[in-house]
Amino acid sequence: MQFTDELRNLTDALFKRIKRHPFVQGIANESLEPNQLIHYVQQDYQYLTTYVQVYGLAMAKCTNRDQMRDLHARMRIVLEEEIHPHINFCRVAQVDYRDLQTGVALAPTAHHYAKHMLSVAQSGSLGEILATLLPCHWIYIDIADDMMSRVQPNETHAFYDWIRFYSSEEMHTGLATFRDWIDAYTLNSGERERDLMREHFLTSCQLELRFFDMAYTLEDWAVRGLLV
Ligand SMILES: Cc1ncc(C[n+]2csc(CCO)c2C)c(N)n1
Repeated sequence: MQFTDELRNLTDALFKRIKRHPFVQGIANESLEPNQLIHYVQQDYQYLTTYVQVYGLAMAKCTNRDQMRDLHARMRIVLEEEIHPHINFCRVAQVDYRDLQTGVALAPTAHHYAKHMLSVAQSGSLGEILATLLPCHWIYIDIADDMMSRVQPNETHAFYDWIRFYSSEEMHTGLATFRDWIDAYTLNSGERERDLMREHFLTSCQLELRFFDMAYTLEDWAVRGLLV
């Protein structure tokens, strides 16, 4: 069994919980409220900014140019293409995407997730960073594939673009090559590093579930408006 198969088995209960989460179900059955979509996009825009910064910190730990080229292509996808699912949410919520990109404080869960990724990126190995970033790819593809087969949406579905984007060929290839990289990497890492990789992967999976909860419940700090 490859290392990433082991990670997937370890977190199977979380993957199942995420697919049943009301925010995810709300995408499938088109029942999300505008406020929930807006909160998600406001937080996810900042999350993706951190994600690109973490790729940058991983870049500094690459040992050859092929790895750098791979990360460079991944950064481009987040910066230039991952706006499409956000635009889909904004269209349904009837808001301008630009209005959601500034002036919003990170909600507690998005704050936690960003600090988790940055902390691993700053003090962990390349393998630890890759393991921290992997759930983000894997979970969205898993969700979107599940919706594609269960809902079989067409263009009239409110979240057709979102579902199609995350279940696309490009996303699948991106996940497969990311897994291959991690599997090859762990052939040369020790048990201590692999333990840390498991731990970071698990934490990111937990935070993926909480991120949907944050959007669904409009999670915010107890006293609002102090942080921006
Ligand atoms: C909280 C959160 N988790 C995962 C994704 C999805 N995602 C972000 S980067 C990436 C890799 C491909 O660009 C994928 C699939 C998201 N948007 N927000």
